[in-house]
Amino acid sequence: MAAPEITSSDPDGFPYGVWHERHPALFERLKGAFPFSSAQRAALDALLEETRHGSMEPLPDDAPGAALWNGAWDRGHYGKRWTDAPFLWAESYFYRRLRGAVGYHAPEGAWRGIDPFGPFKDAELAGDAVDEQLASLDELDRALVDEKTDALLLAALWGNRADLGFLLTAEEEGGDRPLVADEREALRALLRDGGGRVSLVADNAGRELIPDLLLAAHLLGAGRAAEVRLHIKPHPYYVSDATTADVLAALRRTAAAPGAAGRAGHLLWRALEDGRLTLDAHPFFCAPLGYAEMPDDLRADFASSALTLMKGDLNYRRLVGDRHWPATVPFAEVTAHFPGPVAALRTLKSDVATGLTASTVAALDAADPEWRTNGAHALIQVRAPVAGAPGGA
Ligand SMILES: O=P(O)(O)OC[C@H]1O[C@](O)(CO)[C@@H](O)[C@@H]1O
Repeated sequence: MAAPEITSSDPDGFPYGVWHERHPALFERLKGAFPFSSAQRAALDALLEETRHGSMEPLPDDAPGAALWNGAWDRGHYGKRWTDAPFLWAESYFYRRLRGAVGYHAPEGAWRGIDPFGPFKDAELAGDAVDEQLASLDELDRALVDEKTDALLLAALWGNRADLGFLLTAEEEGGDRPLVADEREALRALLRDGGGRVSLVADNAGRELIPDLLLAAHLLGAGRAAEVRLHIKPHPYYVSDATTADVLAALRRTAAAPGAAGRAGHLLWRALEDGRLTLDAHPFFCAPLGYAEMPDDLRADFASSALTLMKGDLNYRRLVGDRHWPATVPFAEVTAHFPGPVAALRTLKSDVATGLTASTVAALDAADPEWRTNGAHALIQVRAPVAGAPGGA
């Protein structure tokens, strides 16, 4: 039986802090980053006030996206207090409303399509940390393919710690710890089969996307994937989530780098031109729902991939269901709905945990009471359906 959905109503819980600490901090940063008009600032203030003291108001029926938000994605939460609705639904809707408040979705006007998180993403992409990431690829030039795969999987995994929304109120934890679940061997084995398409469901831009792109270049260059499909967000979302514009900016930055990173950037550039690398920004990537509820066209897309790599915390929550699972519930069980082999690469930044051993949970509880949410821990989990079994080929 499914565990209860996570809401934000517990004042001592992690999600409550997202509404009451992280979002106000975000709005302050937004107002510092843009010379917003009084109307834009008033719309932001009204949204913050609504999330803290009011109830969730629906989009007007003629607003962009209303057909989805008030139709296929509506789960009867309008009219509830924001913190009483499922955390996943409410926070996703919060980002739609935030974009609306600053004019991003206006049918016309000067602010239409301006990414409200652009200044933060630009600053990160321009930073020294990205130079270091790009330069470190030279160290792997002579590594064996499996060693390089391993190193790039870990770089892509720990890159997920660089999440600008999370870092608004949290310190970045230094040092890579042992993974709380490490199914890298199973993942490498799936990649060794090569030949097919790998779907990479990206998460954050900048310091997460750069290692994701280097991984994609390696998979293509080493024949571990015949094609890579990079799934990104159709709109700015959860502060630093990658959009097409972010992919292009990261690709330009990579291609302009010296050494191995520059070569990887050029490989990806050509791969985009000849179709071995494709971009997808399906509307469902900004939906407030789990992947169990994805529409048929996206399901068919994933079903035709040899492997899907799910990056980050939010994709994990959407993959396993944003619920109070016992942390030992099998990962294969909660991802049985997914139409093909799937691997999660995630640093832990929310209450959800699945697929851990009882001894791991006991050790984490004893050593680090905040282990679920502080971003210090990470996992790689894999589900490869057995041919002939439900969900298998
Ligand atoms: O960028 P990620 O790894 O998906 O993390 C998203 C973050 O936002 C949250 O949804 C809370 O806002 C957490 O799940 C997580 O800290």
